Amino acid sequence: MTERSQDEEKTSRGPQAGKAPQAPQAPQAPQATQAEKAGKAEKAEKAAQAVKGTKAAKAGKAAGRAVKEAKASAPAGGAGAAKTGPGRGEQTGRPAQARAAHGVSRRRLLGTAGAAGAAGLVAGGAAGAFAGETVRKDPAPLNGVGSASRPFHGAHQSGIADPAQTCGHMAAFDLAPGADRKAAAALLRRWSATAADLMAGRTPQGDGSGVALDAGPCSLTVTFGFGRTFFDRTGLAAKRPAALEPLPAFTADALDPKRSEGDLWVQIGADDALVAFHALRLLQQQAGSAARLRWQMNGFNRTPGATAQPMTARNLMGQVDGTNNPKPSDPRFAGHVYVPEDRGGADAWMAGGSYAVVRRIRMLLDSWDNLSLERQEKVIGRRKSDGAPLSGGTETTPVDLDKFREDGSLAIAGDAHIRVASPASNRGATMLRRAFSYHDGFLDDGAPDAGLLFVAWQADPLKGFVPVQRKLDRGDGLSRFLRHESSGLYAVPGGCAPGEYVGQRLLEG
Ligand SMILES: C=CC1=C(C)c2cc3[nH]c(cc4nc(cc5[nH]c(cc1n2)c(C)c5CCC(=O)O)C(CCC(=O)O)=C4C)c(C)c3C=C
Ligand SMILES: [Fe+2]
Repeated sequence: MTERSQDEEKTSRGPQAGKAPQAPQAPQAPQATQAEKAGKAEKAEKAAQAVKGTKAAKAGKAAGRAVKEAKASAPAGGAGAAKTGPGRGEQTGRPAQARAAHGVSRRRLLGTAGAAGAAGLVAGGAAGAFAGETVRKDPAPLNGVGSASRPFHGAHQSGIADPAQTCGHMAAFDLAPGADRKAAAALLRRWSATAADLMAGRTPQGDGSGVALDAGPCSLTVTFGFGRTFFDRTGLAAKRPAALEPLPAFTADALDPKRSEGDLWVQIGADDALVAFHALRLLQQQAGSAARLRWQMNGFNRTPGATAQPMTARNLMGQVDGTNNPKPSDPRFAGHVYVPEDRGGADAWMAGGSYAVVRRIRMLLDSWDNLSLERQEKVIGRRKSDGAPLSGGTETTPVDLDKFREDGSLAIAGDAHIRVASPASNRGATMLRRAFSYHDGFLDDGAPDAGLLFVAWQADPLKGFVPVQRKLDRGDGLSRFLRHESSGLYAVPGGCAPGEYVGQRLLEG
C-alpha cells in the first residue's frame, strides 16, 4: 500500500509545510563560490606537493584524492544541493540548512589522517570522529536522493503523511523490568535527539560506527509510538487513550504474539539501506538497559528513479497499490489522519498525533500467481497494468461502484477488494495506508515468506482500520490470498518542537 501517485508526488514536497507550524529554520549556509572552490583546489594541490617524496606516501595519495574532489566541485553549474535532480530527492532538499544547524554534517567527517596532514585541512576531535581521526573538508554537494530531508520537528511526526521510502525498518521494544516513567522519558529524549540529528544528516554525538558516513539524510524518517502496555508499566494508565483498546479478532488472523504489540514502536524509513540500518542500530543501542527489543521487521519499496516518472508503487502481487489513499492536499485529510489539536481530556497529549495499525500480512503468492490475469483483476477491481478501475477510465478516475457491464454483471464485483474496503461501503471509514513490502526468504514448502508490512494511519482506529477490516474479513475476495501474521496498535504522539522530545507531553504533562 505505498502511495506514490503523481498527484501526491507533487503535493508531498514538504508535506507538513502547509499544516504544521514549522520549526525555526537554520540560516541558509552560504554556497561556496566558484572562486572559493577553485582556491580550495589550489591549496590542496600545494599541500599535496609538499608531501611528495616523503615517507608519507599514503598521505600523498589521500591529498591527491582531496585535490581531485576539490577540483571536481570547482566548476560552476555542478549538481548543487539546490539543483536536485528529478524524483523523490526533490521533495524537501534542505541540505545546506541541515548542515548549518549543528555545524558538522556527517559528510564533513572523513577519517583520513593522511589527508589532514598533507592537505593542511582542519583536523580536530569533533564528536563522532571516525577511526579516531577527523578531517573536515567540504565535500562535493549532494544531489537528488541523498540531499532530501524530512523535518523531525513540527506539529506531526514525519513518516506518516510523507511518501514511503525505499527501505523500512519497524521495531517494537518492551521496557525492561524496573524501568519506570523516568527511564522511559530519558529514553525518548535520547531517541529524539538521535533521530533529529540523523534526519538532518548529522552524526549524533558519540557515534563512531561510520555506517552512514558520506551519505546525506536520504529522506530518513524516525517515528515513535506507544503501545497499550506502555501505560501500565509507567504508571500512566489514566492517560491511556480509549483508542488503544485491543483490536477485535478477525478470522484471517494467524497472529504471532511474539511479533505483535510491544510497549514502544519505532518506524524507520530512508531512501538508502545503510542510512536506514544505521538509524535502527543506533536506536537499538541507545535503548540500553531501559528497553529490550521485542520484534523487528524489514521492508522495502521502489527505489527513486526506478520508473520513468514518479508513479504509484506496486506491491508483491504486482498491483498498483495506494491509488485511492486520502491525499494531503484534501482539506479532510488532517481530520482523517490526525487527532485534533483542540483535543481535551486524559489523552489531550495525543493532539496532532495519529494511531498506527501495523499488520504483517503474508501474501500466498503461489496461489495468487496461479490465477489468470482476469481473475486477479476481478479480485481487486482494478486493472493490473495501470491500476485503472474496472468501471472505466484511468488510474485516478473515481471508482463507479454502481456500474454494470452489458452482460448485467457489476463492473466491480461484489467481493472486489476496492468495493469492500471503500469508504462508501464503510460509512465513510477512512485510513491512510503507508506500507513496505517484505521478503524474509522462503518457507520449508518453498513458498515465499513475503507480503506487506501494512501500516494504516488514522485519527481513530474505530473510524478507520477496524470497521474496514471487519468488512474485509467477511466478504473480501482478496482475503483468501492473505494471512495476517502479526498485529500492533500504537498511539503515535504529535511532533515536538526543538529542545523537546517526542512524547514529552505524556511523560511530563
Ligand atoms: C483494513 C484495511 C486494508 C487491508 C488490511 C488491506 C490489505 C491489502 N490491500 C491490498 C491491495 C490493494 N488495496 C487497495 C485498495 C484499498 N485497500 C484498503 C484497505 C485495506 N487493504 C482500502 C481502504 C483501499 C482503497 C479502497 C478505495 O477507496 O478504492 C488496492 C487498489 C489501489 C488503491 O486504491 O490503493 C490494492 C491493489 C493488499 C495486497 C493487501 C494485503 C496484503
Ligand atoms: Fe487494500
